[in-house]
Amino acid sequence: MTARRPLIAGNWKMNGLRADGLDLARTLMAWLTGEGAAVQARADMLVCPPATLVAAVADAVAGSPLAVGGQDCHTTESGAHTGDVSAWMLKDAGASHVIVGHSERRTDHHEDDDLVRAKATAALAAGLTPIICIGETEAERDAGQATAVVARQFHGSLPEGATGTSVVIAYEPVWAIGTGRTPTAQDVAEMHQRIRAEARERLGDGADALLILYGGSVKPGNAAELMGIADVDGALVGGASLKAADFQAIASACP
Ligand SMILES: O=C[C@H](O)COP(=O)(O)O
Repeated sequence: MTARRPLIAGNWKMNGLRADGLDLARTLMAWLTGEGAAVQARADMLVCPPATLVAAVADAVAGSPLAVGGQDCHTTESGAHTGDVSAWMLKDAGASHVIVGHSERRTDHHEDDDLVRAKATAALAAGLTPIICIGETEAERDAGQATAVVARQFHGSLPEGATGTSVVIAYEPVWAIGTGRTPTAQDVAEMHQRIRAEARERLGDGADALLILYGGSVKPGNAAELMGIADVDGALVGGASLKAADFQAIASACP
């Protein structure tokens, strides 16, 4: 059984002007190298600012344990794609990770598994770790389709040639994002166990090393329970990652 080092990732979404973003990143960096050193010894922390701040935040925290990621990337390296950002550009800006397939992208920009897989493939080619988001809607859960949907998204979004250490999966039930609602601990445990079983079909024993994050209304008050569930290897945090104290408390809850 491979030991997995948890990852606590903050997705700032479309939030943060330069001064606030830099202040938040510097506060987290100082905490990780000071009061939070014991947390840093057992878990990794990552922030994913909006594209406008990736380079500035990466420069500000360079050399520290705080990692920086993007929130999306294009499928190609460069070209006539107005408004898009390539994985290579994120890498050049100092990112180590990129979120792909977040449900807000799947909904707002009609991204499907094929496109998400192409984005994850581009991320790997650029030397980034893609954090591939999957998760069912409330209607799909109510219809008893949650595990089938998540399994289909997992296989459809996972790039060829992925290994257990080259990608990260984030299970985010859509209905739990930004709502204050979370699945029961048993539901989370069953879904993460199922994802790892699906991963074993594709990655063999490499599935033991795969990080499977939980995302959706993770807060300081529920982090210890969620992070304590078997096969939960960290969190993808939205709203609570915008407050340093809350994000630090969530990271501190890592076993
Ligand atoms: O990427 C993060 C997720 O969408 C969770 O967001 P949330 O913590 O605000 O529910």
